[in-house]
Amino acid sequence: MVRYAALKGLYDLEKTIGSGGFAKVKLATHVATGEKVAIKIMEKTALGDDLPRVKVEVEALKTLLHQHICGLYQVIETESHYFMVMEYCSGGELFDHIVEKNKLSESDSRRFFYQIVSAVAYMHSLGYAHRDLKPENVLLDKDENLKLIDFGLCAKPKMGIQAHLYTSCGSPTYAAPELIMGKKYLGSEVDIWSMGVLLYALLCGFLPFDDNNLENLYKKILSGKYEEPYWLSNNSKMLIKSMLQIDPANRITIHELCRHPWITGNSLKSVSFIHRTEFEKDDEVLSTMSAICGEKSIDIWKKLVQSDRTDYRTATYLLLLDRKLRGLSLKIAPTTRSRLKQEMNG
Ligand SMILES: Cn1cc(Br)cc1C(=O)Nc1[nH]nc2c1CN(C(=O)N[C@H](CN1CCCC1)c1ccccc1)C21CC1
Repeated sequence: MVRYAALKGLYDLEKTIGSGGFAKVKLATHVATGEKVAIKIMEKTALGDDLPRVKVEVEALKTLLHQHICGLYQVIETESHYFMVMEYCSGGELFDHIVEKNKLSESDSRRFFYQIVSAVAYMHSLGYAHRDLKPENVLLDKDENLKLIDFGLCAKPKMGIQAHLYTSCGSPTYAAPELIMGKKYLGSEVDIWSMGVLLYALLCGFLPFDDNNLENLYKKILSGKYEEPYWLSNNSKMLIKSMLQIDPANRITIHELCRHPWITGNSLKSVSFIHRTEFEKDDEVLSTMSAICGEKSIDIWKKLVQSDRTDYRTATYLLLLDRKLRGLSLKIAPTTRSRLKQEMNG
């Protein structure tokens, strides 16, 4: 087991749960609270010119606080590595869940898709586009609730979500026609297309456009033609059709999606999300922390609000808050008191 000095006493690393190009993700335990976390470990030399993606992802995750966006607790940077300490989703990838079930019923698909729409509508309302929405980037937590991950390609155009983007990115299979054509595009519109592909995958158990040969894949996407299996209801077909429109101007908007009867289940209540970008202050959690590090609760809160929200204090506060919201006791391992004190008063 490789020891990372930067994590010593703060996080106990366990098994590797994912490894991609320039990073790997390991399961770990936040020592002070005993809570499980997932740590994305990136070697700076391996990152190369992908280095800016780490900053993009960290800045986005510091702002985006939503129950269906995988939360960032802490960022640790050493001269050789970045460590992103994030929410652990023990249900694995939505992709594997669909494969396992072959396909999902319309009601199961609706439950999952509602959560994706809520997260994406929230992101768009804050000017962020994900640009890489795909089943591999949607994880399940232990209650089978969805969590969006991989914001390394997300965009927050300076001129707002309605500003055009040009970078061609993401995976072709889920990419909108205008994006693979290298045209200028709107992040909001390409996210709608990718969500259409996601909804299709949920309901059908396979992808609308798929081909091992990239040229053929492009042709299929640009044709906008896909199979409609017999089991799809007319409402499902119409919703998918409204999202997989080749011309982005004809595509349903996120606002229309939030009140679409297929999603709201004919209730007039449109998809909801809370515009949260600040932590909620919890006095019980603050007093638990103050008992450890001897600081007054109000001073801990002041430091939290003024911090860049990626330090151990923030991680401990958020993980204690998670525990409280799950009805667990707010205990802190006594062995870590001095380490916690050192980290928090540092
Ligand atoms: C697959 N799996 C099975 C179980 Br059980 C738990 C998991 C799991 O991955 N859980 C989990 N919780 N929190 C995370 C993860 C994975 N994970 C990830 O960020 N996973 C992504 C997965 N991407 C999908 C397409 C390309 C890479 C990743 C990024 C870089 C390197 C490796 C993996 C986080 C940290 C946010």
